[in-house]
Amino acid sequence: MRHFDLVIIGTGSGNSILDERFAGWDVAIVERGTFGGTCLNVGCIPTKMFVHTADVAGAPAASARLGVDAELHGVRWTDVRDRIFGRIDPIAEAGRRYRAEDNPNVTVYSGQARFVGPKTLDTGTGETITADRFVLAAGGRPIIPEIPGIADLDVYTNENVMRLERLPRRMVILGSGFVAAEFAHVFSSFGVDVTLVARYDRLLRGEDEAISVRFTDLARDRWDVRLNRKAVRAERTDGGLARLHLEGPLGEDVAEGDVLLVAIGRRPNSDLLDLDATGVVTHADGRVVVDDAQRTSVDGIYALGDISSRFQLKHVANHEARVVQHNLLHPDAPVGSDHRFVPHAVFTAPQIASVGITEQEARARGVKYVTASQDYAGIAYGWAMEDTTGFAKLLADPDTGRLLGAHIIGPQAPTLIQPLIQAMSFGLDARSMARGQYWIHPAMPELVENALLKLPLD
Ligand SMILES: Cc1cc2nc3c(=O)[nH]c(=O)nc-3n(C[C@H](O)[C@H](O)[C@H](O)COP(=O)(O)OP(=O)(O)OC[C@H]3O[C@@H](n4cnc5c(N)ncnc54)[C@H](O)[C@@H]3O)c2cc1C
Ligand SMILES: NC(=O)c1ccc[n+]([C@@H]2O[C@H](COP(=O)([O-])OP(=O)(O)OC[C@H]3O[C@@H](n4cnc5c(N)ncnc54)[C@H](O)[C@@H]3O)[C@@H](O)[C@H]2O)c1
Repeated sequence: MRHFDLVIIGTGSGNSILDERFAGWDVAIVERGTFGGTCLNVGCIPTKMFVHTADVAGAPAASARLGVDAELHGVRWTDVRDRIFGRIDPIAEAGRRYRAEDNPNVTVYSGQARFVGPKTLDTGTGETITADRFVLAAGGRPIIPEIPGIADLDVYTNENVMRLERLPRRMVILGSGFVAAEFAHVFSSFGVDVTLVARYDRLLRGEDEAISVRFTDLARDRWDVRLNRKAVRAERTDGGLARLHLEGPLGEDVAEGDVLLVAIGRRPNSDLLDLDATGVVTHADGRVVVDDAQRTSVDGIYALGDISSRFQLKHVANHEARVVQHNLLHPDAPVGSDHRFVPHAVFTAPQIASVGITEQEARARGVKYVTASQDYAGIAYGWAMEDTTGFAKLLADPDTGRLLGAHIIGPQAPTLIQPLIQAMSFGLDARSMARGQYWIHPAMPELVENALLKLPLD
């Protein structure tokens, strides 16, 4: 049995650990799918390439209110799709080739790994290996609901919906989180009629309530949004459509489309790894238990990213990979992950970005706070865009003036929020942030400046 210094399972953020400092280590990488993982192949990167294209496709419809009469003549789906994957697929393949052919100290196994004993791994290729250290970076996968009849349908997820042969006329999206909001924007901008099925009374319920309510209102103008619905049965109609039977407070109804996209969350891939065989402990939801240094319950076995994190975000997986990298190289001087101010953005329309606690969390936790909001409509650049729906909302500690949370819905929200993330990360108080620097006039960050100035702080 071949023995390695280090085995990395999964080539998303796990693949970024190896650099020249590991040149003297004998390393194995095991990957069951496409090199590069979720973000590169079926997540962040292609979705945002589609989102930008959707924003462009949606621009003519939005320009009339500015007095510009533009027209969308069509979206060439196969050209869009092939442009996007024509860029991504070679990156994934180059990444694989680099590790397999250009790194003499690295052995790549293309198989689904699982533990068969303490620090003993069946690579899924017919070869079983052992190692002193392991990194579990096997990510997660979409959850498919157990709805009677769903097995009779071609169910789409983020893993295949971006490679459709042609644009459907109608799409049903089950779910109301990040993936649902982003794909609803993409496909509806391309001319697809979207029906969105949500379990509760609001979309994006994890956001600050004011943002979630605003987004739900705007989504209802744009898509056929079915709130408070439970999907109880699925079937394929005689005409070949996917049909979901729904139940809600107002009775039963159905949602039909040429394509059913399921976007109800992701589960960690820990179950594929038979972790019991090596003694690694998981939480009830399947996430691998780690301490702040990303160490699992077994000495020498680390975990990072979606398989262990409560944040399923690429910037978090990358941060944790850097922590694991350091701790592999310096086990006697380990560092911890910093999860204090983890931001996220939803690249839908309008865009949404958030960091820190929401107002409902502040209330639930009994945190003392003051809050202020600023509409885009109240700043000069908002006038230029004729924006009537976007706003920034801040929460701050009345005693220290430090920001507790920031939530933005509107154009460029993921960019506008960055100085607020910086302020929170470095402990800058709201007053100093607002008054201690110039804000370019009349640029969009005036939204942030004005929201800061409105906070009722001494
Ligand atoms: C549609 C979508 C859009 C997203 N957009 C964003 C975004 O805009 N911004 C953001 O921050 N995050 C986004 N995310 C989340 C982000 O993609 C993930 O948080 C991130 O990719 C997790 O990285 P990871 O390294 O933990 O896992 P992954 O990148 O999933 O890598 C895990 C790898 O392990 C492999 N693997 C699994 N099991 C085994 C096994 N038993 N043996 C061998 N190999 C195995 C898998 O094939 C995979 O390649 C998005 C996710 C989705 C689904
Ligand atoms: N821009 C980004 O950073 C980005 C984009 C996409 C995905 N992601 C990451 O990927 C993760 C997964 O995304 P997601 O949208 O699949 O999950 P999610 O957790 O964001 O949302 C899942 C939604 O599905 C609903 N749901 C759960 N079970 C259901 C059921 N049986 N029937 C109907 N609805 C149900 C939930 O109420 C929730 O609204 C996200 O949490 C996020 O961390 C990030």
